[in-house]
Amino acid sequence: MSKIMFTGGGSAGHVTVNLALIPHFIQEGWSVDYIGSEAGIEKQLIEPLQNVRYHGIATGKLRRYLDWQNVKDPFKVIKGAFQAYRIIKKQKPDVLFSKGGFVSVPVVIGARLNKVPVLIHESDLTPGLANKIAIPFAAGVCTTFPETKQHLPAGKSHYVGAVIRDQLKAGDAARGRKFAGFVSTKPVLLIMGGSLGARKINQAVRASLGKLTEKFQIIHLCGKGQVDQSLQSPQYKQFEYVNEELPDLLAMSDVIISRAGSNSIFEFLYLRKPMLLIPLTKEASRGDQILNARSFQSAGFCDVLYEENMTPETLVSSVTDLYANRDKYIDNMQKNDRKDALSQLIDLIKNTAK
Ligand SMILES: CC(=O)N[C@H]1[C@@H](OP(=O)(O)OP(=O)(O)OC[C@H]2O[C@@H](n3ccc(=O)[nH]c3=O)[C@H](O)[C@@H]2O)O[C@H](CO)[C@@H](O)[C@@H]1O
Repeated sequence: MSKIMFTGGGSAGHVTVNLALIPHFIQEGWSVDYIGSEAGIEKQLIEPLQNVRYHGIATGKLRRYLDWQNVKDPFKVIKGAFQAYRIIKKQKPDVLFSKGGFVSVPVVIGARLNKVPVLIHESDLTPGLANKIAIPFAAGVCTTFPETKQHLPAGKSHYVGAVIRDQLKAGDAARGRKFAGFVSTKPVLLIMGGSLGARKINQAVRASLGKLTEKFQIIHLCGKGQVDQSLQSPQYKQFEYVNEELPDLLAMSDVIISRAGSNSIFEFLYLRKPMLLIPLTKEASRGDQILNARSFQSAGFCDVLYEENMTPETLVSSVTDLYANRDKYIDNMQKNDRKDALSQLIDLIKNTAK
């Protein structure tokens, strides 16, 4: 029996591609293992899956800011590397597929030391820190954006496009409205601050709630611990994170306000949803979301509001314009082919397996 191991985590953006791939490998009779952290979102999303063995390891975070955890983390990373090495040695997979995120670094190195071939996936336009460290140990890197090639070693990059989970293609607007208790006569605005939520966006949305709910019924995916019960109303429904309901909620949405994480924006593109993107700033990240957003803006798929320009007023005026011009964005998105990245990616993984 062929064996595949997956890794990736820290935020859902480093897990959802794996979620799209796993059912296909199970269906084809592969044995599936996953190495993630002991308490991260990947554990929550992967451990309940049938026919997947989840292995939790110690992890540290590669932070860009000063934090006392930075002193403790190198020890956790070393512990995690030993754990990953031992799990891989025992399970002997034919291939490791890594979606990145800090948990993946010791797993990729552990695979290489055990002579297991590694294929990496990079969702963003430029490689993240974890993938940058991992790339020398990998046989190949699959990319979502064609532009990523110029940031990768020659001969290692494979442009496959965005991977969209099958469930997202099967959303039903009427089911979404029933779940949210919304009417079909007023437009729906969905707000997603990435998989972890975005405090700044949450604040601006809540400060302009009166204006926004005059025009829209709102679904706000606001992140763990960030629901404000005092504001919950028939026009404003908040959720920390939604899983199986997301396809229906997206299907009923007319326009979207979102961070510019790669997986999310390609999902909205696939579903032809006009989007106002508020990328994570350069201060809070390496600036990858700014590049993602600019690439989408130049293709005419979105409007961009930079966080430094975001006020309750600019938020309302930008989303009002977005809604008024929605047909223009939908037209541009219609011209974009829905490339079948999933089957190409599955073939690449099989070819990488020894
Ligand atoms: C803060 C941070 O480090 N963000 C990064 C992280 O974002 P983040 O984890 O937010 O990643 P993405 O926006 O790429 O993907 C989020 C995924 O979570 C799903 N989802 C989200 C909310 C919800 O309620 N339910 C749900 O299923 C979305 O459909 C999507 O598939 O990884 C992305 C991909 O490498 C990067 O571009 C981001 O810069």
